[in-house]
Amino acid sequence: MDVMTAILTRRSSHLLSDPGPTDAEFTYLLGGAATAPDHGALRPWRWVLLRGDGRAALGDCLAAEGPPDQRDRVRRKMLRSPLKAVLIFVPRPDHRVQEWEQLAGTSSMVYAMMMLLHARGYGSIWRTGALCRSTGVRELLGLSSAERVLGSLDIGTPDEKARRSRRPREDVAAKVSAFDAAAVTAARTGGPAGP
Ligand SMILES: Cc1cc2nc3c(=O)[nH]c(=O)nc-3n(C[C@H](O)[C@H](O)[C@H](O)COP(=O)(O)O)c2cc1C
Repeated sequence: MDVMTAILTRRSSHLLSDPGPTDAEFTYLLGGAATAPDHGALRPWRWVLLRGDGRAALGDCLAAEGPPDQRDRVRRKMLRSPLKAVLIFVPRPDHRVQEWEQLAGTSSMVYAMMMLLHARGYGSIWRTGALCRSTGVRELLGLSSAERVLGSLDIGTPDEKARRSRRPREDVAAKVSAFDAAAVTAARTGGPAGP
């Protein structure tokens, strides 16, 4: 599959079942994803992999923090994929590379990971929501005060019947402009550019 085809056929998968990648396979793919652009090569992130009862413990934490009538629904949501990989941002606060750049590098790594999973036939979806705000989840996963949950990558085998169609290429021409130095200079000086 060429890179453009891989990019256009990757879709976030909402219905995911067994099998998912093993921990070793996840780590192998992460070795590739970690080569994504990363200013300062800080790798300011880590992953915690949850399966089975681990996902249920996550659900219990979130259910305890939400409205009582939503508890079962919240618990079920944590079980929607065989592997729930929680992404933790570990910024280096005093580094010359600013935090937003560290976050941008982390996002690049996640997208690379999603593409590598897709190339192996796995589906994934980046989910955020209450997981990112939960103090119970922070305690459960042992986050330090400087760390931040950026959500999870839910990973598994996509349901063939629910497979979403290839994304058409968007018309992004309006998002691109070519800088015209002569025109800008003329506009600023009130006359034609050049000698
Ligand atoms: C930072 C981030 C957070 C996201 N959080 C959620 C989420 O909480 N729930 C969800 O269903 N999808 C979430 N998504 C997935 C997007 O909804 C999805 O990528 C978008 O609908 C486009 O679909 P596609 O990935 O198939 O192109 C998130 C995506 C990103 C990049």
